Amino acid sequence: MAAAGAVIWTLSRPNHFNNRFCQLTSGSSSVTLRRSAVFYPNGRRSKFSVRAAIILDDVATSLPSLDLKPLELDVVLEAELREKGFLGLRKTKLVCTVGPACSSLEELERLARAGMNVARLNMCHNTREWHRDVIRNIKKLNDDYGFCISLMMDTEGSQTNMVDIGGASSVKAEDGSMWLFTTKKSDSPRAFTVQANYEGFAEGVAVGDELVIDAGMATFEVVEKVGSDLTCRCTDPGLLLPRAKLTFWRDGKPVGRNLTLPTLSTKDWDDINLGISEEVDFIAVSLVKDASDIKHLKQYLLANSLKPIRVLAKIETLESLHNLKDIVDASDGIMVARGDLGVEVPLEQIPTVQEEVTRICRQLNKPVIVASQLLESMVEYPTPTRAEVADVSEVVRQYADALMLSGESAIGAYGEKALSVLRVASERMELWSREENRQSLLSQCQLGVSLSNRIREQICNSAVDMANNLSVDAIFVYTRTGEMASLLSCNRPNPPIFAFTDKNSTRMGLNLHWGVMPLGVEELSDNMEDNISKSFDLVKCRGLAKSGDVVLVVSDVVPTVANPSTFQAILVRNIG
Ligand SMILES: Nc1ncnc2c1ncn2[C@@H]1O[C@H](COP(=O)(O)OP(=O)(O)OP(=O)(O)O)[C@@H](O)[C@H]1O
Ligand SMILES: CC(=O)C(=O)O
Ligand SMILES: [K+]
Ligand SMILES: [Mg+2]
Repeated sequence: MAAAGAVIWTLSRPNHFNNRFCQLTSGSSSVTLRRSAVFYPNGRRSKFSVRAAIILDDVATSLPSLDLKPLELDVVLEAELREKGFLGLRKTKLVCTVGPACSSLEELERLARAGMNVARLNMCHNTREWHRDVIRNIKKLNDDYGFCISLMMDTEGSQTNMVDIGGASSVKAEDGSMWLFTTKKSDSPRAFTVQANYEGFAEGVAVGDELVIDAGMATFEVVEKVGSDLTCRCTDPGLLLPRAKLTFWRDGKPVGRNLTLPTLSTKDWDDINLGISEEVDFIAVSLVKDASDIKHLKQYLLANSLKPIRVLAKIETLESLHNLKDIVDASDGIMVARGDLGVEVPLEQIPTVQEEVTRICRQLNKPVIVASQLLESMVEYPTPTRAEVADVSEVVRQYADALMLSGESAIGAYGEKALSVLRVASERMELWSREENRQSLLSQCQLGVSLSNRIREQICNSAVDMANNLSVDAIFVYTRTGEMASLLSCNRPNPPIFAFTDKNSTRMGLNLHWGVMPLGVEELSDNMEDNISKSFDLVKCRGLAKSGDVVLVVSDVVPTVANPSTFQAILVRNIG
């Protein structure tokens, strides 16, 4: 029993409900609450935490309508909102690679609380069962605690790398030393021998070519070729690490190879089937060459997955740079995978490629993740270098949608700390950008071709101008596909975008978009006023808005004969 104000509400869980539901009753009134989606005071939801929340938040007296359906809002976001207010919310999204250092339920929970928005599974490592367990752990955390962590599967792809260096974890290659690179397996460790993963790794390679390990960790010259065995002399000493990448160069250019390898291997398709059955939210395709790679997978998913899964293209090959616009156009988002990119293009070109890809993605309204070595030193050390913080801040200044941790979270000892560095650095740079009014320099989206698409785009462009000029506290948008929310995000507005949706796949997909705070509601109405009053009631009764907060509301609900009261519009309302 919980008392709040003059009204007494009784909490119960009727027998005919499963344990995800409970009921509040007062006299003849009753309201049903879905436990996984409703109130929490401090972490884990339970019958008792629901009761505590009712007392603490004085929710019962303010429950405005008894048919109110629950609101699914990330608990971490909710806590941040209470602490910092609408304008204090971080806009740049954070992706963490899950590896042995963070795969347990407890470790994943710590990352969730530290602000992880998306968990990445790199299928280059571990077994399918291992990945399946991680996926289920994350879904369990979402269910039990109310986090909103999306899942991204990252394919292995076909690439030439080392699989064995005589059983060691790393080996030093000395200047002038002679090494054998072979595909032949050996049962016993062999000195000065490196096993490559791919039968055709030496195809097209000639004596005199340069063999570069991991973008310059060490360099060799090919001195003899017998079948697919290469004898090489070390010309630039360095470290050989497990799974290091092998590339061959001639006259300062990469030797045209790998072309016979499919972007998605048989193993990748098996992994993708796991992603479908375990219902991941994104599949990131490694080593994409052209748009057909993406179109093929999208068709496959359309035919084989009940749930919409978004496809991201990883930009990390030379060829993908030649087909950049088509690839961005075909995909649902992009990752600038600077690790492999640095193997294929000279390192000094990476900053301009990153800037260009980020710009094109915003122009074409696709979310973009900047990945790899953002805080590399934190794999080993508890603080980042100044240069790393400057790099992270530059990505945020470029208005990328998301930042990604790789080894820092997967194998590092300071994953949670690294995540907090990303968080703090993002917030700082976002604040500076707002104060400098930098978003006014961005060009607006002009993608629409049909009249209805152009109208939606114009509504979003104008809405963001208005929201910034009027200094509203938040933008509310009601969206089934997420399209309107992404069009708003594309303009990088000052206030956060609260995207109310009744589609879970839309909610999880919007998680990657800059400044979008996705909220799940039971059902969106075709009637705009209904959506407005319900969403205002929901945020008020959760204590998330204070009176005087001003919200700009955007709708793309098109009026129909059946529903003449619906409209396309921008409204500004006082929430209190
Ligand atoms: N699931 C995992 N199990 C073991 N190690 C992992 C796992 N995920 C990542 N790692 C380790 O983290 C480090 C960096 O992460 P990752 O493998 O994702 O590199 P990457 O270059 O970003 O990925 P990609 O292979 O897609 O180019 C690697 O050294 C790898 O050993
Ligand atoms: C992330 C990734 O695949 C890379 O940087 O190569
Ligand atoms: K990968
Ligand atoms: Mg890569």
